[in-house]
Amino acid sequence: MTTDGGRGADSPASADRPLRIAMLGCGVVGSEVVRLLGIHTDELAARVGTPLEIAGIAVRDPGRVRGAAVDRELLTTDADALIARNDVDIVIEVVGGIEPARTWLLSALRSGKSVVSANKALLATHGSTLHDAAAAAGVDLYYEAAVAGAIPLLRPLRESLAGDRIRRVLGIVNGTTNYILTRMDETGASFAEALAEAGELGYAEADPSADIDGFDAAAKAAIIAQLAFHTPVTIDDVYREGIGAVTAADIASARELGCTIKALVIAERAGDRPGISLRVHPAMIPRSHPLAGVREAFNAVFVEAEAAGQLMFYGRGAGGAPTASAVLGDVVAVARNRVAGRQGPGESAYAALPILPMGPTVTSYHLQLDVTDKAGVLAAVAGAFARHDVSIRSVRQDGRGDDASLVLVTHPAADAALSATVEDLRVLDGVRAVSGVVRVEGVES
Ligand SMILES: NC(=O)c1ccc[n+]([C@@H]2O[C@H](COP(=O)([O-])OP(=O)(O)OC[C@H]3O[C@@H](n4cnc5c(N)ncnc54)[C@H](O)[C@@H]3O)[C@@H](O)[C@H]2O)c1
Ligand SMILES: N[C@@H](CCO)C(=O)O
Ligand code: NA
Repeated sequence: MTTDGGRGADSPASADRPLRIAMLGCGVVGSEVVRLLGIHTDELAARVGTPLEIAGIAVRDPGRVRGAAVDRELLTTDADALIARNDVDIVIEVVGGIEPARTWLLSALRSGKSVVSANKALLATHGSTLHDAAAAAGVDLYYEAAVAGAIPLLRPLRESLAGDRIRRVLGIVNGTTNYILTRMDETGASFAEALAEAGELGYAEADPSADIDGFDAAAKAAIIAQLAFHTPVTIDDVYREGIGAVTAADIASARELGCTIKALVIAERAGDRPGISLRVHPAMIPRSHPLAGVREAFNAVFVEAEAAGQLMFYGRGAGGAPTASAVLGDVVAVARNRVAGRQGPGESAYAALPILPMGPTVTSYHLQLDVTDKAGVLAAVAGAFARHDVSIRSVRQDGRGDDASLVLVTHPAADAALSATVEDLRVLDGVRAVSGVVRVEGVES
């Protein structure tokens, strides 16, 4: 095999020398990648057909204490020089963020290296540019670890389901927010306590607002939708709400209704016209729903395809070792491709379906009203719903002296009609406060 840095998949590697890996970043995920590469060296060599060796690891601070598996001799602060080395075949990126990761990966791909990344923010923002660079150089760009951690999801979407037509993807794809909601529900932990625990366990992003405010889930939704619907999608196409507004009272109200609150991603074809809707937001789901039992940093994704029917993918969505498993699966795949002189499937975006706005998307709402307990208030509240053609599924009233609390759940309606109803209720005479506005999913209409 040549060590020419410009070699792509049309110049097959032979199995007569090791494939050499440059790793960028060595934090929670990177240090586990190094550990597992060390433990499984012989087996991985047998699976690929040639040994895998680490050529170098680019880090920001070489003095930082890392796991015993990380050979300090391999550390460098010069990522550009490491990527440019002629004896590097594969670049693993576990740094995160847009820059300098984007520039590094473009230069790796352009110089004929195959790339494995765990970086959903980057793939959901510049995925097409990176795919174009990979296609032009005849090399692979794989990123299974970027979505739902250890769970094989992207390869099934990209390969196993390539002969089917996917209608809907629904799931939990952020471990940190699922951990927080689980702890708030099960142990009564505060939001701040649960977030601190998720950080200590290595689940949270470097800036946890990426998790809390839904950016991480929106990036994953974009990557899923691009693969599921063969359509170019970026993070900006995804309607996004985080879990920052979910209160202990909302969780208690959900429990009284036999529900729990989960942060969901929903990507689906529009029922009546070409187009897809993409959203991430907290939602109440019945405790009997299979997603309700997905606890802590586990993720689960339902895929509904025309011929296959419903499929469920479940497993650890975050954490060093689970994520490293997905990274190494991709490393083996791209290494096998290099040995065989071939290239895996690239981007498929031929369908170019329009992305639909949130307004016409059909959802249901749960909401709680503090009202004055006097004649006519309930009728006025019902009138606000009727004005927007929103039908009420259930209402529960509890008296509180001169006041009453109404807990309402609507039937499905256009999201714009539901939010306009809430705005009307906020200024309605006799309504003191509107709270607990949470969408409801997974209930038969
Ligand atoms: N932790 C998880 O559970 C998990 C799961 C799936 C995907 N990911 C993704 O994996 C990537 C890494 O996550 P992590 O949890 O290991 O993060 P981390 O913060 O633990 O590690 C990131 C590493 O990159 C290094 N780094 C940052 N900027 C650098 C620079 N300019 N030059 C050299 N090194 C630099 C940091 O020093 C650190 O060692 C992110 O894209 C993240 O979204 C993480
Ligand atoms: N911060 C992410 C890591 C896994 O992508 C999460 O909590 O899901
Ligand atoms: Na995955």
